[in-house]
Amino acid sequence: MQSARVLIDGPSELVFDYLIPEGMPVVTGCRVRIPLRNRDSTGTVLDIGEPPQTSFRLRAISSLIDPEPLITPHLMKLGKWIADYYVAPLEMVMRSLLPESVRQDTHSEKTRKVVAIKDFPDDETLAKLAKRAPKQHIILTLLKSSGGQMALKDLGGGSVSSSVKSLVKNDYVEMISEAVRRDPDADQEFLESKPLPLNEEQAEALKIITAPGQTKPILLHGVTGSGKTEVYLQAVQHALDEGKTAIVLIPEISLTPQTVQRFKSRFAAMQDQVAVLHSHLSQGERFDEWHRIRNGQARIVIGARSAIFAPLTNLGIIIVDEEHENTYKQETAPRYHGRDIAVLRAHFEKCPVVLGSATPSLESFQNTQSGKYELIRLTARADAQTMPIIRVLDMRIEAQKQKGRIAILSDRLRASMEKKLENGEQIILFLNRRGFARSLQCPPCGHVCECQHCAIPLTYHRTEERLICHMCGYQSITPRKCPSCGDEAIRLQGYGTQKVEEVIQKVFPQARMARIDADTMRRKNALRDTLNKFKAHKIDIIIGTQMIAKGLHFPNVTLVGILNADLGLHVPDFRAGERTFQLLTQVAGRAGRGEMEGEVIVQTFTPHSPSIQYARHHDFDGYAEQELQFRNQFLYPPFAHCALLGTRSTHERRAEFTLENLHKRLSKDCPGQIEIGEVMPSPLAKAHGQFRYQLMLKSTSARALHQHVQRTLAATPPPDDVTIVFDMDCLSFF
Ligand SMILES: Nc1ncnc2c1ncn2[C@@H]1O[C@H](COP(=O)(O)OP(=O)(O)OP(=O)(O)O)[C@@H](O)[C@H]1O
Ligand SMILES: [Zn+2]
Ligand SMILES: [Zn+2]
Repeated sequence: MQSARVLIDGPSELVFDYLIPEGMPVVTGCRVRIPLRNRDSTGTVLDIGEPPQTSFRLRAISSLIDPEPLITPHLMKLGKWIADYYVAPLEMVMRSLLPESVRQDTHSEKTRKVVAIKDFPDDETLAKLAKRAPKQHIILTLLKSSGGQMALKDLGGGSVSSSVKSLVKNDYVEMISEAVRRDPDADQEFLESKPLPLNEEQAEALKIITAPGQTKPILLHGVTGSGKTEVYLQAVQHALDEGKTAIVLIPEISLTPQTVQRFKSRFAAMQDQVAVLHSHLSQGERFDEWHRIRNGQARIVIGARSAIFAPLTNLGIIIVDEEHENTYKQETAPRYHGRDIAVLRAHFEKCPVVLGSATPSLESFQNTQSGKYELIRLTARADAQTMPIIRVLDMRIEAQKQKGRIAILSDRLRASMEKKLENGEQIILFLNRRGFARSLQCPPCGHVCECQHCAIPLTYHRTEERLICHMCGYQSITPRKCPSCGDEAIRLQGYGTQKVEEVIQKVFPQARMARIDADTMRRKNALRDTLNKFKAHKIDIIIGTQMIAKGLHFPNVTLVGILNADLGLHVPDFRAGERTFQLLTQVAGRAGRGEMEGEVIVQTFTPHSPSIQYARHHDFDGYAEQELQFRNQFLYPPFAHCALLGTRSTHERRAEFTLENLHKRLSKDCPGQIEIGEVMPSPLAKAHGQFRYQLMLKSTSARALHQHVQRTLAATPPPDDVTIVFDMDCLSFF
């Protein structure tokens, strides 16, 4: 007899062995009911093998919950890998693999009542019915003319129920329960779109992607508007033609009705085979979509990050659109990166994976340089439009002109806005505000206080009145004068979107404007409603954070202003330059998508920083080359792995002590490749009533890093009132 290792549902992470009753088809990934102490419980089978040698008698699995395993063997393997790599409890990973609505027994198929002809009466009886019970007669005729059955609801629901009952009693008809799909897009119609004839570059890309035996990951670097999506569509079609299945990952924010529609329209003829997974599905819809995938009805899955766990079998291709997007990284445990998991899953399933972007992440780009990935390029816009002009404005000069006041609008931007408004064109203004970290910059000369060891801006800590480096812990006093030019105007950066709105309102009192940021967009659908108004040109100017940078297509927008590029540039994050380059390039790709030429104005105190200059010249390669050099020199990703270890507690001292204790233990017997930073308060020192401390870890070996942390954490359980956070390959530093 064999036994199964079962991970019990629930927060306590229990794993027990159970005997598998003779004849019960239990395999890895099955959901089972098991006895646990004196009650019944449920769990997931992790492994199957010989019963372990123990002194006590194993109990047996009571029954199978689902007839076949809900988690495919490949997904099971993926789950175990994630638990190891991201140092996350397996139970937690299982929750990501199997959505709540699918795991819980309580959800089930939605059904409807259907009336079907059973024994149709002869003409004589029919004639009698017509006189005696005309309603029954009508129902029978209706049923006959519509192929023998109709939904009770369509026959009139409650108003006909007594007539239907009589018909059932006489065996003329029967009542059937039929499963109906809760289709999130049921109210939409999709007109089939035909594949476009590909241009030369697109055709070459498709050829490489669909080459027989292509299992090397592919980075598709295509400038904005180069027709990447058309390549995806045809690559998916190719997989389907081979009888296989496909996953398309799209960042949650870009997963708009328009993008989904593009896919649904192309595959309109087989619409039932497209499943869409995103966070706005109801539990019931998610349950249905998931089961349609699992039982093979749906062969194309489009979704955000977690759709990478879609239980498809026979995968033919995985596509990750906008692969550089940070939102692919999950912000709560297990903190996996959807793109990296996509590459791994493709490897397990031996299928091609395409990572597409106009601004590839340096991680993916470096993989093409080292030969791990294939690089394909689309260098021109498919719609033959020109790239918009990017103008860079030196705000040091503005600051002098405006004598110490914070310069929000340069003369150039103001003049340009005036002209666009006169022409009835639309404007987007960005205030790229990230996080809470504040750096020190001198307005007259643009100088930013940086850590000499890490080359990232130092962060101002108000409580200590000090500047601290968030990578290594280096500290310095806050200077009164600019270390570079001696001016006393050096100060903390910062003004918010609200301030900008006030200023713009004063300058352009007639313009209709809306502000888009976390504060104004709390209400459900607020973002969608505002964007719709903008589309209908009921708004002239949108002022927003990077929330609006992605996936926008507004033909009437001819001017995009980046108010203070430095806000995104001088944050204590070695990826700040990369993000600024991405933002500028993506934003530039949004302007001038219609008939009119677009203009982008970038205001900055450091006009010569490489990310701004290379973006201005639409030069990704130049940018990547110098940025990779910097990363290599300071041993940052992609040349090493970074991880953040943090503690959170309502007691500040406990959070600090716990992390200091961990620091001590991590430093003991530490493998040589690992560098351990100092314990420090997080830039976001307190959130949700909890104090936060953190330290950074860096290593050239991912395995050495996560194993060392795993061992140390296992040997050092935290006090009850302290929570540990571990973020492997972290993208955010607080
Ligand atoms: N081969 C083609 N012939 C004609 N038009 C094309 C072709 N391929 C794509 N297009 C059109 O070019 C436009 C841009 O294409 P698409 O949106 O696929 O580009 P993209 O690279 O995905 O853009 P982005 O990076 O902005 O998301 C679309 O209107 C699309 O219909
Ligand atoms: Zn440092
Ligand atoms: Zn200065």
